[in-house]
Amino acid sequence: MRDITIEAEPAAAAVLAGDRADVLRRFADNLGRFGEERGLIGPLEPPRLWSRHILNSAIIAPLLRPGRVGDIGTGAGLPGLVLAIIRPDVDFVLIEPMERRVAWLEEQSEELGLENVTIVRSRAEDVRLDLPLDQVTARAVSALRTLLPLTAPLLRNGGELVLMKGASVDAEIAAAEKQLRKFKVSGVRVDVLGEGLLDDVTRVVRGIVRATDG
Ligand SMILES: C[S@@+](CC[C@H](N)C(=O)[O-])C[C@H]1O[C@@H](n2cnc3c(N)ncnc32)[C@H](O)[C@@H]1O
Repeated sequence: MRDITIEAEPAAAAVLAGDRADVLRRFADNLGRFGEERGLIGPLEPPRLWSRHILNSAIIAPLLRPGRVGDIGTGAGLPGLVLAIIRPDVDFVLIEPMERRVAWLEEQSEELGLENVTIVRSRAEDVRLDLPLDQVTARAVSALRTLLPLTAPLLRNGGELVLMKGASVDAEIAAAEKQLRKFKVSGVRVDVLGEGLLDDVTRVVRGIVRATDG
């Protein structure tokens, strides 16, 4: 078996994960060791696993409130499993269509003893949830204008979008003007998180979704 070099844990991990740092470390180690052979991450990712993926996901944890949070297209567990580890006070619904990714999420959730995670194998546009969500997260799933139809309908009236985006976030918002109106997203803003703590900041589009008659 080829040697895999996993990035050393940055000091910010303990700051962001607090008393859940041990569990987060176990997840990072599992993803670094098995992620490539399981087809979850590329070969370039283990040496930048913490800074580019784990902490980039963990930094949004303070934006979540106790309640039901859905993560769309969780893939290897980003950000959904990372957030579920750090925020045991929040219930997470991870929605992911690919069988092998779902198998990974189920295994990890079991191995790490997470009791606040439900995994649903589905595309977001086909999913039927018992209850609407209070907040929805997504990372690297699609451009905002195509992501809104996958995320906004899953929220309760007054629920919040918390969508992780790259440096082109302003252009994505401009291109999504029609969809933002259609799905009644108000108070759209971009939070830039991690300055002074992480090597790379994380940008998050936030907005509240109001039903027509709400
Ligand atoms: C590029 S990966 C990103 C995975 C993870 N969020 C991350 O940041 O590493 C995109 C993920 O979205 C999932 N996906 C694609 N279309 C989807 C849809 N319509 N509904 C839910 N998930 C979807 C894919 O199966 C894949 O796991």
